[in-house]
Amino acid sequence: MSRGILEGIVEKRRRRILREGHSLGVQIPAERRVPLVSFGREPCIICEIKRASPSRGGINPSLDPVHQAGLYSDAGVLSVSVLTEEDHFSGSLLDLMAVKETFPQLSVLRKEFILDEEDLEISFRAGADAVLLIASLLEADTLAQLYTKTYALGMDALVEVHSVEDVAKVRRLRPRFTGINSRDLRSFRTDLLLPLQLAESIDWDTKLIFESGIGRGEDVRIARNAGFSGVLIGETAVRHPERLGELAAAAGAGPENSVFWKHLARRRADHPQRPLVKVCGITGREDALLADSLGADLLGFVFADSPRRADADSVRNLGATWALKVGVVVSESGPDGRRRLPGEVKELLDGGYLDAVQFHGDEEPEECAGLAFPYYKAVRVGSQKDLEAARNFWSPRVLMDARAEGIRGGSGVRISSHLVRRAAETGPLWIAGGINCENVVEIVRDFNPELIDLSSGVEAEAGKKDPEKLKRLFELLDGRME
Ligand SMILES: O=C(O)c1ccccc1NCC(=O)[C@H](O)[C@H](O)COP(=O)(O)O
Repeated sequence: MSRGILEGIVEKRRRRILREGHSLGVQIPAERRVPLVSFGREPCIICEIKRASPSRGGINPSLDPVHQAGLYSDAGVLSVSVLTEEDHFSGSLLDLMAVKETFPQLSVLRKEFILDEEDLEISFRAGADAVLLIASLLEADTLAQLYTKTYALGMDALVEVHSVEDVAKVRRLRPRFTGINSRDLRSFRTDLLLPLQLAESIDWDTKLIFESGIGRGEDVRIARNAGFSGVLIGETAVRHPERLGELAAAAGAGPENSVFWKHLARRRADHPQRPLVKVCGITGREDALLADSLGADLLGFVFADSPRRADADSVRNLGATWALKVGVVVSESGPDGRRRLPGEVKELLDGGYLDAVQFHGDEEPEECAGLAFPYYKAVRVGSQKDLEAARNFWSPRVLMDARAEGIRGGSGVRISSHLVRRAAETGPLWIAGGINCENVVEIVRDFNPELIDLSSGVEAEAGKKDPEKLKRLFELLDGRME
């Protein structure tokens, strides 16, 4: 791509501004109505919202910016970049406003070919918390003037460089945030090593942001190990939301305990008329996707001795689901007395393919306390003593499963009603054990559980769900069937 193309983008933008004004035909509030949130909080992963780009053409022409920002927010992302250029990126200031108004707690970067102070005023009033200033597009004095104005308005500036000439131009500003773009804006070629190399010539105290070309967790780790405080992820974030967990984990952004619990709390508020549903013992993709599409809130994958044992690859290849994914483990004690997660479960958790762990073995409260990943304990209940033991766990919820001799879980056995009633007295009830389409309505009516967990009760055979039973279950719960 020749030098003329970048200038062409800018030229088109200037003409649009002449025609439509700096607001680009969008109704911008006279006063900013959303809070200013500081940009680039660490660990910093900035995910982008863009429908198209000159180098890639259409990426996702029908992308809904608010839905996309919701996916980012759920993955623990704190900063979002919104493309507002229309002619080449199919963006709009409306996208930025919708995202910031729906998620005021996010820090929103306006990604645009900013040219003058009016652009900054509009960005601020529309709700941007930060703007991109591209060094190669601006004369040194203009860049300095815009940098000062950005901070005078209260926003942050991400000053982008791509060459040693750009670095020389911005050095006197000593920007707080310096973005090094691995993509050459004139040829649109990316070179992942260029930011690492250029970072060596940056001799002021700044937060370095690695921009463009990030595809997988490995790339994020390379950038972090090379001293970058953050990464800006564009096309990959839009095309592969299923990788967000992996990318965020590599940036050190997740999975945070609170993300799992926050998500569950949101699901509970989404359908207050029925309990949360965990469909457990899933071994195949078809069963997972059906349960997800029917409205399951949690999908359970058993990584323990069981006829329903899951395999790590199928969990890894499952892709994005609305339901959260839980690895069910019977953990073992290591030589230091600490509990060990099975290696494959640890990897799935670190990669963002699992959202939480269900401890289903003989774990003690002290062994689980303070773990760096989201978990809850399942307690096998056969007596009042078991109920008392359950109270000692610190996880926000404890799952009550039936105690069946010689079987860890998936027994099809129910907890006696008097114990369930006792358990329900002490707080929100998570209940498992022998729940099926024949008894679910009565269980929900009698005990008002917050979560029900089913495995063998919706199976055709051990490890294979029965689609009809699954469908019937959700019809019963939604009150569409007697
Ligand atoms: O389901 C299993 O085979 C299993 C094996 C080892 C540890 C835990 C297991 N399942 C845990 C669950 O969360 C089940 O959903 C729960 O025990 C209820 O099962 P079911 O009585 O079949 O509904």
